[in-house]
Amino acid sequence: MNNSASNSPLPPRNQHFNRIGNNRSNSYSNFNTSFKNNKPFYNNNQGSNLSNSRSFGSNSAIWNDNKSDYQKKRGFNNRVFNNNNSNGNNNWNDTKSDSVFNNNRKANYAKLCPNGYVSNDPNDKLANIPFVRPRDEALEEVLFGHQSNSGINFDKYQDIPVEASGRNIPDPIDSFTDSELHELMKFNINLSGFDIPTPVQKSSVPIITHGRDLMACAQTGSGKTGAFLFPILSSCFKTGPPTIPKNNTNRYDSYMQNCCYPVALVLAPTRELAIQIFDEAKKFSYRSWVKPCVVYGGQRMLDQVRELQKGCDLLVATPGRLCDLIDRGRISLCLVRYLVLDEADRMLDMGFEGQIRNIVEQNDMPTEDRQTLMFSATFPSDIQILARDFLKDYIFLTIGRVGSTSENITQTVEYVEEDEKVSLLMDILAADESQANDNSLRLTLVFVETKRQADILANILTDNNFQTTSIHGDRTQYERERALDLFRRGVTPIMVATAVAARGLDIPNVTHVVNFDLPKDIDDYVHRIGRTGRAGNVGKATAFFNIEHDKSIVKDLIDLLEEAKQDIPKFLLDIRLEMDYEQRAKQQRYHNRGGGAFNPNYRYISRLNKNNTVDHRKDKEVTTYLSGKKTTVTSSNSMKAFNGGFIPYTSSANASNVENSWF
Ligand SMILES: Nc1ncnc2c1ncn2[C@@H]1O[C@H](COP(=O)(O)OP(=O)(O)OP(=O)(O)O)[C@@H](O)[C@H]1O
Repeated sequence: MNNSASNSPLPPRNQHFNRIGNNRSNSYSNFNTSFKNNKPFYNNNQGSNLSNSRSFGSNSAIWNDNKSDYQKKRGFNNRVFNNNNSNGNNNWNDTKSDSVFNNNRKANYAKLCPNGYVSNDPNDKLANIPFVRPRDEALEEVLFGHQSNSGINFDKYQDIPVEASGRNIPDPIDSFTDSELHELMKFNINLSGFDIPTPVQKSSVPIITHGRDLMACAQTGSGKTGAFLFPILSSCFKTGPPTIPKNNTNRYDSYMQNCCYPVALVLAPTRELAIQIFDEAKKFSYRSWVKPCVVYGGQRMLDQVRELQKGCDLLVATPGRLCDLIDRGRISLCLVRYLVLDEADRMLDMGFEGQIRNIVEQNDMPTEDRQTLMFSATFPSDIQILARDFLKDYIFLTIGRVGSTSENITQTVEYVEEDEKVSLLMDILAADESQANDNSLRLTLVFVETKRQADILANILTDNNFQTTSIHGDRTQYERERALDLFRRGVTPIMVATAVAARGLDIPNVTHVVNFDLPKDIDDYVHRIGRTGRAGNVGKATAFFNIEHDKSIVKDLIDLLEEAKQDIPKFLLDIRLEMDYEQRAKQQRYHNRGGGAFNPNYRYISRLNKNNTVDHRKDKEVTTYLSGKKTTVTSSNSMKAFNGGFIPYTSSANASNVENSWF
């Protein structure tokens, strides 16, 4: 259990001191006052290697020439490439030393192989398939050599109820091998070590393959990136490269063009998330004609333009930089067949909506021949309504309740006074350290509300011998990427972050997320703790609760803990009781004065279902899949499950986020 069982709603002031008995808590006591005096802390001297295989943007990949078990595992033993295909225009000898992603220009122009290639390797089933290129063992090592396997709780995902609403919903797939995915896509998925699709992948692959628009909501860490990349890339592999408009018909010379014409556009709210999606796209487009690119703010425009000029078929972008490049005539959206909004609720809230509308509506992006796909773990009702502006005849897919958290994450809430937070944090970090009895990497992510706090807290922790770095919107892009890299590699196993690291980041071995400051919005909490407990791995989340700052989140937090079958501390329940009592008293006073029965916490939005989602059933049909069993309900029956009218307004697009400046 998490906290005191005392009768008072609040625990005694000094309850958390000395319980773990660490002796490092010396320099924290003037944490609050140190805000004024401390300089920002940049932890720059702790090893460096930004140009590793997760290199950001266009840098060259590291080539690892060591022959490893990897080659044997992946079946390189008897591989023979025949250098002459039926066109006679491909010499694959050079692919070993070149890479699609290195700085060798020649290799960067997508080498198309319209008839596939001829191989003497009888085991290579992909030879002779149009636009498929030969294997490249060095590149495979870089792209697939270090992937982590899914965790032991991966099977748990299969028990989460799946609900899809819309017209003619395609049946989900059971396995990658039996799906309609292109053979090259299956090959790349296999190289990634993915054996079975996650529920969101099972449903979204056929939906997207059948050309439907999609709004999908699934828990953090449940494989949403693959859920859109697999079917999009697979369809691209099947259709082959598009015809470039105007005079730019020779895409072999695409580097001569001023403008590039992506077929798929993926928009993400943060630079780091864009880079991560780009890395995944590189993996899954291996051996294909599709060349992924990434553009985001904070990096030299010229470098990104040069990279785009080498050809770009799948573009991952943050909205601001994309708008800039469109305005400069460097990117045309006239060929975009797939538009993806990752973290869609964030992309459509007040911070980004204008830019998204500009990109989608004010430019040359097709409307009819475009599929629009939206993914997130959370989707407030008002944003669901807004999202409809961009979708046509779409399917609304939910895996579990919208905005729920994974049961793989053990959540704890600690009551702590503001001036005791640092002490408690250091106790927790010390306890984590002492409990780590093996050599496995264990990373801790600490969320604070402001950029300044992030610097100061990182500084204090470092002074107390905790290897710490920080990431936030005031750091340069180089510093942000460097911090992330140091954290990922465990050089600094603690990272203090603002909301900039809350969404989408997939960092293996994050075992603990601490909400040093709780966010105001429950959806932000869901995304933050979702940095741990990913892909079937277990994780821990600790929240520091303080009645002065966190009252607004109490009810939603209790609901969330209850639903995720977590212990609810008594002090939280007591605070809620007190708040309910106050609320009732207020309403009574209002009533006595002759006012109506309007409850300010309730907002009329639309007809919502039991999942607290908008009614998306255009054709009045809902299909549910529970443990693989399919049930379809017609409107008259399913309506009984819906509650119309007034609904609790639990979450909202949070326009007043302190950390707004990072986008
Ligand atoms: N079918 C699969 N089998 C095993 N692992 C998978 C599978 N699909 C995805 N993964 C892994 O699961 C992890 C989480 O995936 P991903 O980042 O796409 O989650 P997400 O749902 O987008 O999370 P978030 O909501 O935080 O953005 C990644 O490490 C990915 O490699």
